[in-house]
Amino acid sequence: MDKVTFRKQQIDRLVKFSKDDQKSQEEAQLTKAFYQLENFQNAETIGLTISQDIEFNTAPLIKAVQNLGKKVYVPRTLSNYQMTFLPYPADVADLEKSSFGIYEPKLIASQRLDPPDLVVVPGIAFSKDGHYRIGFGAGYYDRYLNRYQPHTTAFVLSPMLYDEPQWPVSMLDVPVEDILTV
Ligand SMILES: Nc1nc2c(c(=O)[nH]1)N(C=O)[C@@H](CNc1ccc(C(=O)N[C@@H](CCC(=O)O)C(=O)O)cc1)CN2
Ligand SMILES: Nc1ncnc2c1ncn2[C@@H]1O[C@H](COP(=O)(O)OP(=O)(O)OP(=O)(O)O)[C@@H](O)[C@H]1O
Repeated sequence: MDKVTFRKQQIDRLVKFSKDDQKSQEEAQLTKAFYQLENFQNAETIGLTISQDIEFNTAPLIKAVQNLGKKVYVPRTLSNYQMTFLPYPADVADLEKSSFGIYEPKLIASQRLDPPDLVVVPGIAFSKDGHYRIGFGAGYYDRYLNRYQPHTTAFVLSPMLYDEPQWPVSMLDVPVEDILTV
């Protein structure tokens, strides 16, 4: 199946799952597994996303990771499909909504950190074989991971997991180091 068709089908699946009680159960379970990762325990700075409804809900995790004494960084998109990480602000009023509808921190050059020690990579589907991912389709993470090569992990909810990629994989796709699955 081509990427565009697969992406549409997968987003429909995630919209349905976002209304299922099972979603928050899976999130709690994957969060526990995340804390066990060596790459998490060794990381002082962690790159997380500010999630949308159909994604793994990162809101509780952002607070929990901060309470463990680690610094949370979130992405801000730049021109030419580039991306940078900035500290998650103390006051959510300091976040701005991007044209794609995702909240982003303000760009303060002196606060950029590329890359954080561990980057949690978002996505809408992942493969068990090869740890491939497909996202919303702009290639921000593929470009970032090719350039900076941080440790990576992903929270893979049950409707996101496939044994093998059901979409075409390209040479530019960067596999995720550890995938967390239920
Ligand atoms: N919560 C969250 N934050 C994230 C991501 C994510 O997947 N989840 N990203 C993960 O990358 C980055 C933002 N991703 C984006 C992906 C697509 C488009 C976008 O404008 N898409 C166009 C078509 C793409 C194109 O221009 O070719 C569209 O859908 O109209 C914008 C941002 C950074 N922040
Ligand atoms: N490292 C790269 N350098 C240049 N172009 C790239 C790179 N990685 C991806 N691209 C291009 O970006 C576009 C979108 O990539 P892709 O379909 O892999 O996005 P995605 O992984 O689904 O989305 P995202 O990474 O934003 O979540 C493609 O045209 C792809 O060729």
